[in-house]
Amino acid sequence: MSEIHTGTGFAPAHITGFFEIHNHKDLQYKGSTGCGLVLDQGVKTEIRADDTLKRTRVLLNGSPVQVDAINTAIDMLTDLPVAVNIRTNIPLGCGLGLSGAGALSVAYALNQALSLSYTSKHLADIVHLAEVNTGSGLGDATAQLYRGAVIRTKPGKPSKGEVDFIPSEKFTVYVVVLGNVSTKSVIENREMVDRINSAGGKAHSLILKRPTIDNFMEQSKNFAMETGLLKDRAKDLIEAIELSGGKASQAMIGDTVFAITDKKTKNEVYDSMSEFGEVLELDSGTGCNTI
Ligand SMILES: Nc1ncnc2c1ncn2[C@@H]1O[C@H](COP(=O)(O)OP(=O)(O)O)[C@@H](O)[C@H]1O
Ligand SMILES: CC(C)(COP(=O)(O)O)[C@@H](O)C(=O)O
Repeated sequence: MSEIHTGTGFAPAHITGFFEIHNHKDLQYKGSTGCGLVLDQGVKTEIRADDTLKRTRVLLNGSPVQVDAINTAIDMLTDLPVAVNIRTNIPLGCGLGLSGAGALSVAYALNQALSLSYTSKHLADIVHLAEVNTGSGLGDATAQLYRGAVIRTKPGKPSKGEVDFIPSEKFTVYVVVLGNVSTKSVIENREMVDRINSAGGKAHSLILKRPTIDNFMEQSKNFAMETGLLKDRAKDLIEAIELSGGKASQAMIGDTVFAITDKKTKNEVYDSMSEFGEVLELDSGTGCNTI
């Protein structure tokens, strides 16, 4: 008789502000260094592993999707076909780390469903390998083990890499999505990799000299401009936010703008953003040293 295994998992969204690519022929050492914001919001996932299913299928908010990192992570964890049901209000393919969050939430759910007895870091190691292998991410799974402003100081899968944090209180992150960008198409483009690494290396050393959220926003914006990843409409939106008193940059790698603001200019920043699209109000996540 077949046995049905069910489980649930959650993983947070992650907005990379800037990063540097570290290639390595051994994929466990391949990855990125850089800095990003891990949010309170993310994806909630239910899974059913069941050998009566014909094949693994993944639904995102009720619609079928093909996310290679998710299927690869499943194959690394089980031979059983899996029915995956992901719910989120955060879009896929827009620089908010959804492929990593999707795969990580599935890994947590499978760990529960099949009593695999793995730690979170081990599951994130598997997701990192799946992401690096499929080209949809280089560092999201590492960051997504934590909350708040995470600096990835050493590349590689989570158990090989190292992280540090920008000390900060929890704050609101405003996001407008303008369009999709395929991460794979950018990180497999040689010319882009050179520009990313030159701008990313500079931003990384500057954030370690002054690890503040304001400096993170400044270094992220410099990175977006220097790499040439910033499109015209995103640039216009960032300018509009700055004119309203906020700070903004581009979520990597997506055609998406994220912003922070203080209480005084909140309404003006929100209004200027809503002229460009729906504004998502998200939370920076409580880091290890926040209240
Ligand atoms: N509708 C869709 N929009 C964007 N990506 C999609 C979609 N359906 C499937 N995918 C897959 O999801 C993955 C998205 O990865 P990526 O571009 O890194 O996005 P994110 O920034 O959300 O992590 C890719 O493997 C892509 O092929
Ligand atoms: C920036 C990126 C390489 C991709 O991020 P996303 O487009 O959100 O999948 C990320 O994985 C990182 O290493 O920081």
